[in-house]
Amino acid sequence: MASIFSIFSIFKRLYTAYHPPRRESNAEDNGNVKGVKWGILGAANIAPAALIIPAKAHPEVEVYAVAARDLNKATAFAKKHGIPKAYEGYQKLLDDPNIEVIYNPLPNGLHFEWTMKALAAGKHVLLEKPSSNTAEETRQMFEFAESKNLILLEAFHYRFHPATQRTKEIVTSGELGPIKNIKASLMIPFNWSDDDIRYHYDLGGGALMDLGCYTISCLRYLVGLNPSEVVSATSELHRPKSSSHTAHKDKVDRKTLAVFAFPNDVTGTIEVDLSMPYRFIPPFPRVTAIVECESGSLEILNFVNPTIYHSITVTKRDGKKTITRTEKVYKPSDAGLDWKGEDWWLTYTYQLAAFMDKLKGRRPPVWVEKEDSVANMEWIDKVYEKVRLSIMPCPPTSV
Ligand SMILES: NC(=O)C1=CN([C@@H]2O[C@H](COP(=O)(O)OP(=O)(O)OC[C@H]3O[C@@H](n4cnc5c(N)ncnc54)[C@H](OP(=O)(O)O)[C@@H]3O)[C@@H](O)[C@H]2O)C=CC1
Ligand SMILES: O=C1OC[C@@H](O)[C@H](O)[C@H]1O
Repeated sequence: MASIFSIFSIFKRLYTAYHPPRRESNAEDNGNVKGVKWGILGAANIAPAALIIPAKAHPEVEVYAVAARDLNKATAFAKKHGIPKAYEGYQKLLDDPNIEVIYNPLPNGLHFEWTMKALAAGKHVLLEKPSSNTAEETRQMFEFAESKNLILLEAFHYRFHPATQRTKEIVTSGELGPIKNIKASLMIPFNWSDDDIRYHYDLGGGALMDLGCYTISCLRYLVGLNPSEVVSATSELHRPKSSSHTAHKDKVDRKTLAVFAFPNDVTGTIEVDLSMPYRFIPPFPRVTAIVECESGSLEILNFVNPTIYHSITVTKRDGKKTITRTEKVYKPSDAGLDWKGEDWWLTYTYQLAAFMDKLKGRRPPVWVEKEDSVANMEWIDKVYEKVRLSIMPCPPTSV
């Protein structure tokens, strides 16, 4: 009975997450909320979940325009999602003076070029992860944003969810003692096509870029420090299914395993796989962070998308006794946090709320700082150096 109830509550939560109640409109808007105008670069697959749906519930956000390389694609996307304007070509959208904020979900290899162009056009930017191809590019983007007094945020949405905050709180509270070992896994059995951006070297593909950025971010966040060294790193390369894709053969990693040393004798491991191999039945995705401490351990299941489902299992050793408890934090009040939020809020809903807080001069409860984004790319670079895949290519830096 309990499990039927929990399956029902998962469905209800997910249904509401993707069909959120409309924001309140006010009289002067005539029923149409007129908020800060956002523009989307590319009719990207992730845009509905990461921005368009959360925006429906945010009283200060209007998704106003989308640009695609092809006008028909932009128009169809705009129509499907109720977006008033469609542009052919990204620069036209950046030239629209009505737009204040840009969402950049382009392939990783284009993040730098188009974020720099968006900033040059005076727009704030919500930028998909990983922020660019290299730490150097990331540093340049943030310095440029600072010089223009514009907001730039790398979209590490998982950080904004209260389950992530509760996990961090348990780890830092001291209840389990100092951290000894941490492992973050993000392994998915997806059958991406050979054409997917994730397998294009020139577009900044690879498992470490796509998934490793989350796991490295998670390790650094929970340890609260940057690693001191990449101890070892190995990758399995993507083998295209079709012989017409030889251009991408042996260029990007499908899977990477890396071990880091952190200060204070802490070790950290990441394992990422874009396409876990299987014969007939796909394996269950592995999306966990496990923290082993001196007097116990914590495991968060599904640290990336906790709204869907998650559990935080805490095991405490006390002499010969072992006590285990499981926590679930679907809304801020479950963790005693005095924030806005509902159990159906996606990680992206919290992220958008934080972005708008920053834009409106309020204090967001969580933020991903420049130094954090730069350091994350630094450690991605270092893992690639260790596995001897050259780091991702840099597009031209001039704008
Ligand atoms: N936060 C999250 O949970 C997630 C984040 N992401 C991140 O978002 C970004 C986009 O991912 P996703 O939505 O899956 O990507 P898509 O495959 O949907 O590609 C995004 C857009 O890239 C544009 N594009 C521009 N140049 C090229 C090119 N040469 N080849 C292919 N596409 C091109 C396309 O725009 P056009 O419409 O103009 O053709 C396309 O709409 C990545 O950085 C990824 O890491 C991805 C998934 C989840
Ligand atoms: O959240 C995610 O899950 C699947 C990935 O391939 C994607 O890019 C990532 O952001």
